Amino acid sequence: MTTAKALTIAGSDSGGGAGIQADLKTFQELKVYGMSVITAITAQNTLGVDGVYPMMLEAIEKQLECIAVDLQPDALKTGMLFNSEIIELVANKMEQYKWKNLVVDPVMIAKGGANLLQQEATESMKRKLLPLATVLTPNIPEAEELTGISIRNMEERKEAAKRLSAMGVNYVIIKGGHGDEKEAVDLLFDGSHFSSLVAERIPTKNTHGTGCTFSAAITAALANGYSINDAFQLGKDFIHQAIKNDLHIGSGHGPTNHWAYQESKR
Ligand SMILES: Nc1ncnc2c1ncn2[C@@H]1O[C@H](COP(=O)(O)OP(=O)(O)O)[C@@H](O)[C@H]1O
Ligand SMILES: Cc1ncc(COP(=O)(O)O)c(N)n1
Repeated sequence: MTTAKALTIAGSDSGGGAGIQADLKTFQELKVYGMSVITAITAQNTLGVDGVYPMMLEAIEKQLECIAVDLQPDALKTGMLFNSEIIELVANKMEQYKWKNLVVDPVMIAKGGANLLQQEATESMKRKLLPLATVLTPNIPEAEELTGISIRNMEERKEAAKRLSAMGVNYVIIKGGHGDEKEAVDLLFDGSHFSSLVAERIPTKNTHGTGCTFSAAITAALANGYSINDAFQLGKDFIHQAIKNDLHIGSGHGPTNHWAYQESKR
């Protein structure tokens, strides 16, 4: 039996709901061996981010090298990359190691408002990382920032997806958590066709780490050899169960429930 391996390159969330912690929990639930390269340590909980400590470039490079010489990932994702130096290092290493199946979650601002990507790093993300991405999973504000379009309706969401696709991404998924529709609608663009997945919008404030968890489930699915459509469906089902069965942990924006998807199958 071969075991699929997935890598997350992201920031640590001391509160356990987002970042590296959400990614590894998701990989584990989906029976994928999880590995991590930590780009930054954040001191945060459900109330917000209290400190951001980027790692030295050398430490990030060493983590990547250790994985490359011994543990070839079947798929990988990026989350919080924080600055343009880290983005460029990760992109250069991706090219050097010829890693396939890259999911880029362009994490910019935490739900509580803290900056997880420096403003001037958006250009490096567009220029260096997006051309390497198999899947890009922006939320609506991130899609606006990357394209410069303001997104008020589905037509503008489609236009943003086309522009992101033109930056070299194979599949763009614009997530609808921040949309104003009654349902949570996620839009997939494959370079020529649009499709969407729609789920009931759950009334909850416990959505800390939803984007991380969704993109990690897609990464795990790609590591297991799923098609993009099946990976999209799994990501949507996984996050839906995780939000619906939230754990009521902490007094702010609580985390999702990473074991709910597997429990729903029993
Ligand atoms: N209240 C909700 N009910 C159901 N699904 C949601 C809800 N909020 C977010 N989602 C889903 O969670 C995933 C992450 O969405 P989003 O909140 O847009 O991303 P981010 O966490 O990056 O801001 C998407 O699949 C989205 O549709
Ligand atoms: C280390 C880290 N990475 C990412 C997020 C984004 O979280 P969300 O998915 O709630 O926007 C976060 N709050 N912290």
